[in-house]
Amino acid sequence: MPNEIVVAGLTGAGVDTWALWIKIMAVGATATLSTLMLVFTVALYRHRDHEASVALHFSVANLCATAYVAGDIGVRVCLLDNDLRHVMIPYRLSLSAVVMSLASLFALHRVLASRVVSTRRLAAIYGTGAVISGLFWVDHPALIIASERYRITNVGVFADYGALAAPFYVACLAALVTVSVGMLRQAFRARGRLLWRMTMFGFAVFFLAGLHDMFRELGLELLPFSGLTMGCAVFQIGAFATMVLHYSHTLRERAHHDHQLRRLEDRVVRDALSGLFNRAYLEQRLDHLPPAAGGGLLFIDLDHFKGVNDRFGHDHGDRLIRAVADAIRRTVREQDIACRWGGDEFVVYLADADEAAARVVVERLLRAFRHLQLDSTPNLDVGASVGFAALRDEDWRATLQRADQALYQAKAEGRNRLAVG
Ligand SMILES: Nc1nc2c(ncn2[C@@H]2O[C@H](COP(=O)(O)OP(=O)(O)OP(=O)(O)O)[C@@H](O)[C@H]2O)c(=O)[nH]1
Repeated sequence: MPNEIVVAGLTGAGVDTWALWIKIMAVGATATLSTLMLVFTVALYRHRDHEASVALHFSVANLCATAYVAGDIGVRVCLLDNDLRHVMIPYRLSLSAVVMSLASLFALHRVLASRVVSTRRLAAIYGTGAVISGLFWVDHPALIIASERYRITNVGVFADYGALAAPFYVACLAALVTVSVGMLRQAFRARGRLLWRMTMFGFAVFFLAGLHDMFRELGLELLPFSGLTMGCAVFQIGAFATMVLHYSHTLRERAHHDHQLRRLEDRVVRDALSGLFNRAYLEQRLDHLPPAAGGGLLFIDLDHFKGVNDRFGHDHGDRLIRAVADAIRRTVREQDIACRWGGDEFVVYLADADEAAARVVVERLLRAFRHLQLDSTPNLDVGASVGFAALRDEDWRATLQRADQALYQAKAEGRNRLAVG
């Protein structure tokens, strides 16, 4: 009677129901982790990260481990459901998943050992795994699983093995030993790196669990439960942590790299003393203005700046230039482009501004210059002469020339004022 066999086979239906629920929750969690790891892998590929292929084989190994646990659950559900006719389906799925997991670990080991592994070689590894997995599904006494027959003992379901079972298990053991020894060597070389330590921990637990379950299948029961499910869980947690650590490390490196790049770009387009854009940058922006662009150019020249240098020294003059630049930056809008043209001269491109708007801006600028503070000396009373010219249907250089002429007119009219060209 199948029913009696099942009840006799399971050590208390209640306890096993709990175990089943825990396994179902575990498979949910590991499936989520595996999916997240795949997302990480895709992100690494998109960033052309050199570790992307490592992450890919890791992810596949973890998906297979999840499939293994899911198959194990299927076997138990069949038993609890008394559906003994279908019990071999999840059983075979489990075994296939373990073999595919081994194949991906092998691929991972190869990739870690030499970085560049040919696609053909990787295909051969996964292909061999797929062929062996396929053999589980064929009923033949010469193959790994002899037939649809199985035994139920007090620890679980065991298929009847065919002639290929013994060499198959020896080959699996050899593959596991090769992978683990190779990985442990790599971990030793990468000493001190938390990443690989965690990976190794996951592998070691996975390996020991696999060994334990193999002995169990052969009738030598060391622990009264299957170790592989637990091994898979530990392996996946370790692998997930590895991926997160690896990815955060990659992101940190990238952020640092981007920061350096921005600083370099800044150096190219900015004036070192004032922090405003430099002349070359403004020229390049003006060269690329659309033909119908409005606005105009302000040419600003500080009044009697030579006297400041002469009386207080060059350093003081430099600080004054910086303070003036800050005032300009604070006064103009985001879409305007302010640059230090050279010496004590500044040019500002005022986007979409006519003469009236320019007058308002210049008024604000001259007021800000008057109230500049340096070394806690309030109201330095800095003056500047400004020329403005609106952009017309002409080369911007002609507009700048008009602004320059207006500036000289402002100087001639008594300084600290605006003149329009
Ligand atoms: N501190 C400092 N001074 C500079 C710098 N570049 C140019 N200068 C000085 O700025 C002064 C510019 O003076 P001018 O604009 O020709 O004359 P000014 O004294 O401002 O007189 P007006 O423009 O006629 O009102 C010169 O003395 C330059 O040596 C700089 O980077 N730092």
